[in-house]
Amino acid sequence: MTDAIRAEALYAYYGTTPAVNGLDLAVPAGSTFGFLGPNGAGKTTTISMLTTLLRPTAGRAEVAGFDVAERPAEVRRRIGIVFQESTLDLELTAAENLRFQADLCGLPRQRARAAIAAMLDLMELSQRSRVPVRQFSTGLRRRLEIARGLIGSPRVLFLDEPTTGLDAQTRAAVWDHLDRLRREQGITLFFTTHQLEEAEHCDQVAIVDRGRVVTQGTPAELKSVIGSDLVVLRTEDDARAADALAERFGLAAEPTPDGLLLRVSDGATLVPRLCTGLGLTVRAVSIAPPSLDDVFLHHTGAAIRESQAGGHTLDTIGEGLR
Ligand SMILES: Nc1ncnc2c1ncn2[C@@H]1O[C@H](COP(=O)(O)OP(=O)(O)OP(=O)(O)O)[C@@H](O)[C@H]1O
Repeated sequence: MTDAIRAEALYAYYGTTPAVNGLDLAVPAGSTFGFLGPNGAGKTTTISMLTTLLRPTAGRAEVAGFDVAERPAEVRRRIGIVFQESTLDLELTAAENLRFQADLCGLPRQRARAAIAAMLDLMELSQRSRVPVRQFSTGLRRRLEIARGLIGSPRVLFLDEPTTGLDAQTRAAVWDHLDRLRREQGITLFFTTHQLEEAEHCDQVAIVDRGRVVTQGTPAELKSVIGSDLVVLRTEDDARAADALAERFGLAAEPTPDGLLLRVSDGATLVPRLCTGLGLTVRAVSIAPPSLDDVFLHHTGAAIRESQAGGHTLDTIGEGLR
């Protein structure tokens, strides 16, 4: 499979500070790719370079087969961008917003008309094409933003936190549309997110920290590297149970409000042994495979939930492309 995006030893400095610090990346064509990282990790700066809004200080990157620094116009012709903040004109109708974008992309009138109709249809907005965007709900606006990012028939769509600020139901609807888009058009979706549930649905995930990719793989691969199940055990006496676990099983237990937390390689095998060999009544037990949150914590030392607010966005860097 060819790569839609490749970056090798990519650097970006703001003054003397590296925001992107030797980043390597390979994004398979046609995949849904999640780019995760704590605040300030360099996600937006990386996307800015990949979308030709910012020139790399060093290293190289290719998008849709073209070098971002040497052939920026070719790259721009093949990408779409959905910014984090809404950039729609609220006074215009849905169709007018798309027509404005089609003009920016330089589409001839007839092709523009066909592209607008197709995108409104794909995002299920055809019925609302003549409605001013001011009357749209947040979820509808997001769908229109995505439709607009698609007007130039991009091969790669960049989405900077596409579902931030949406409720769970709307978020699911936006993802339904994105999945459909990927299925029907074979487009590569590259998005940043703080929502680990969304990253779970990705074909591949890269975790970036301090300007470098610290790990990349399918969600299952990343979790298998952590290699542990989380077992939570509630007994008649958790303090005594913790001692027994250390003495009899050589396991270090961490007290939590829910019981004793154990990280073990194979919870399903261990739990029956614990129930018979602990010498204490087990009141409750649960086994959970590692989550992407655990993976994130393992690689960055921070829980993703701690790193949600603030930060630069593509919007602040991306004035030039609108
Ligand atoms: N325009 C700028 N001028 C100076 N420093 C910047 C600028 N944009 C980003 N930085 C710095 O570069 C580093 C990487 O920032 P970037 O916005 O790329 O991270 P991020 O991973 O997108 O973070 P967030 O999740 O908060 O959006 C941070 O230390 C940030 O403060």
